[in-house]
Amino acid sequence: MEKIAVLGAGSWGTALAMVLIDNGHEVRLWTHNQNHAEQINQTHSNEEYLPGIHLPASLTAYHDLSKAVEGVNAIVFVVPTKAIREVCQKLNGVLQDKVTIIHGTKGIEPDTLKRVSEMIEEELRGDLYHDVVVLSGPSHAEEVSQKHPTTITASSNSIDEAEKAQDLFINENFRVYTSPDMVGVELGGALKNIIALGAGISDGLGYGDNAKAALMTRGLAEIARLGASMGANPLTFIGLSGVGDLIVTCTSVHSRNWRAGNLLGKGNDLDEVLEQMGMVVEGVRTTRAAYQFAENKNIDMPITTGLYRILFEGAKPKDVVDQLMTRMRRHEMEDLSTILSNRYSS
Ligand SMILES: NC(=O)C1=CN([C@@H]2O[C@H](COP(=O)(O)OP(=O)(O)OC[C@H]3O[C@@H](n4cnc5c(N)ncnc54)[C@H](OP(=O)(O)O)[C@@H]3O)[C@@H](O)[C@H]2O)C=CC1
Ligand SMILES: O=C(CO)COP(=O)(O)O
Repeated sequence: MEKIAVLGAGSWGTALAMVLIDNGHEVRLWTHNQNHAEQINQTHSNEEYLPGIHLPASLTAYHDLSKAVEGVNAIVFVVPTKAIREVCQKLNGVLQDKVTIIHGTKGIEPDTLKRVSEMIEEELRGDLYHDVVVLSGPSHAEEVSQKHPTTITASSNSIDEAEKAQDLFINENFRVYTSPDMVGVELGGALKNIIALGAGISDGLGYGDNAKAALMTRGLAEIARLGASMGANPLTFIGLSGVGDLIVTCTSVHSRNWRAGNLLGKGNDLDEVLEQMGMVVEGVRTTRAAYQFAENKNIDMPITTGLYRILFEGAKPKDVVDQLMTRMRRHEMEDLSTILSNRYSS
């Protein structure tokens, strides 16, 4: 049995904490909101973020970060991307011993264009942790908390750390694979949220399955193009953390990104949508980051650019779809064959 602190008591943090409890670990679930910690401990539920799910009595929520991390062997970050740096800074003041660091957060930081593991490495004191591990794949909290079969990938620059995370989480309902391609696994999880916003918009506009399949497939081409330019192995994008997560996020009503896109497609503006959602919609900030990266590096990202124009420049979703459909004609596999030949000829 290991002692583990899960930082972030939203839907994903709570579901991951439940998996760890099922595996016999002692788990402390930390939230920055004192009332929320009290509510979880009193009711053994997290009605705000995971309604209708009964939490194990042994799952204890903490508001005091120093108590939550005292004596732990591992820390799992599951706060939104925008909170990663702040939580690392708080940890620097309270963490005593070296721990395994795992994160389940899916995003890229605008302006710096950093992945979550890079943000952690920049902020957390180097003597406090081993190589960071990312856990990413098709895994809605709502289904994981009901023990529905789920598969996911643990990736790290250190295979030992990835396997440590695999050991902590794997069970008969939650199958964990490992991958050495940390860049690809993190980018797949972050960038699919952009495409899921687009899929929601398409459904909200009343378009059908053809349009959604097109968005997912051409979206995957964009993800692979951007990912390869950031150093990912393009083959990672046909794995669980790539196409797997793209499918689950673009086709499920559980997805916060799909739901936010759906409201946008129905004519709501971004502020109204985010207000209504009440949960983190990572794709919004990641669209800004990916758009900035594509602009800087001159990478062709038509879907991401269209999303950026809808989210931040007030473009009408229907006009953006029309523009995407009337772009200059081209060869379908143009970029994929270039990516692969660049990779394997060098
Ligand atoms: N939900 C899912 O199924 C999955 C989510 N993810 C990823 O996990 C991450 C978290 O998502 P999810 O759990 O859905 O998000 P939620 O919106 O459900 O919860 C976010 C949690 O983070 C807390 N939080 C917000 N800001 C801060 C802060 N500055 N310091 C500390 N805590 C903070 C919130 O607290 P409060 O509201 O009290 O401020 C809340 O408890 C995201 O990156 C998401 O992409 C990955 C896989 C699956
Ligand atoms: O990443 C997820 C499932 O794998 C959850 O996606 P959403 O944040 O869109 O709900």
